Amino acid sequence: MTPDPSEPSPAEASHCATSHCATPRDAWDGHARSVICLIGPMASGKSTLGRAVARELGVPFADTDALVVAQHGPIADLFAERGEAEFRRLETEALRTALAAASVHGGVIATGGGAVVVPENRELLSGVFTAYLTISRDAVAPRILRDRHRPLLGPRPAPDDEPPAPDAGPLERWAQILAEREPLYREAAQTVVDVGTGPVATNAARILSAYRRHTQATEEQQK
Ligand SMILES: Nc1ncnc2c1ncn2[C@@H]1O[C@H](COP(=O)(O)OP(=O)(O)OP(=O)(O)O)[C@@H](O)[C@H]1O
Ligand SMILES: O=C(O)C1=C[C@@H](O)[C@@H](O)[C@H](O)C1
Ligand SMILES: [Mg+2]
Repeated sequence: MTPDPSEPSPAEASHCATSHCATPRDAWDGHARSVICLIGPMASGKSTLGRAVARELGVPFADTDALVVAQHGPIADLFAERGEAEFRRLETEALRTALAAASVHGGVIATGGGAVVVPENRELLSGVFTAYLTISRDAVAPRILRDRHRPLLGPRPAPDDEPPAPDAGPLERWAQILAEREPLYREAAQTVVDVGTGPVATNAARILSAYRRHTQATEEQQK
């Protein structure tokens, strides 16, 4: 049967479904763009590995935390002065911007550790290949302990009417937050990649293999 030129081809339709094309027909030039989003707990390596994967694929890299910082200043200041809810709003804006750019040029996007707590972000992520990066508490410990800029891992102020609780410490808080978010990470991801051991290049290669397996499986389904 001759394909109807007014309809997107299977490859085009798939590209547009997975890349958030604002104007699918105009943006399509016959080449599928690689779009990969990385989610996972704080310090799992989303930013570091995202940059390495983007370099390997030859596509742009975007980091939603960095986008927010570039436009609005340090994350710790945003949390302290404008509150977490406002940070989440800015994070969603950054994710939308990054996805829109990636739908045209391809791209790898590192999200912030808490992106999955916002339903709108999960909806956005559902349109692209999303990898959940996992890491054990032992493996993440040195990273968390040497780098103290993450506001959610700082001491929690006790509510006014409660006596101060013993400080759980940043690593315990990291583990508690991960336990709360784990189902959301799993729900939002097409694949889970353990990045707790090995150098950056090895973990970047693991993410790329998972992406290529997924792409191949999708293409097989469309045949
Ligand atoms: N494979 C690796 N081996 C050793 N160190 C790593 C590896 N991947 C990342 N790191 C280091 O771990 C730290 C945290 O990594 P990174 O900032 O990429 O995490 P993240 O998931 O983006 O964190 P956040 O959620 O806070 O943005 C950095 O100091 C980075 O250099
Ligand atoms: O896990 C989180 O909620 C966060 C992770 C970081 O990437 C930043 O987005 C911010 O510190 C919040
Ligand atoms: Mg990061």
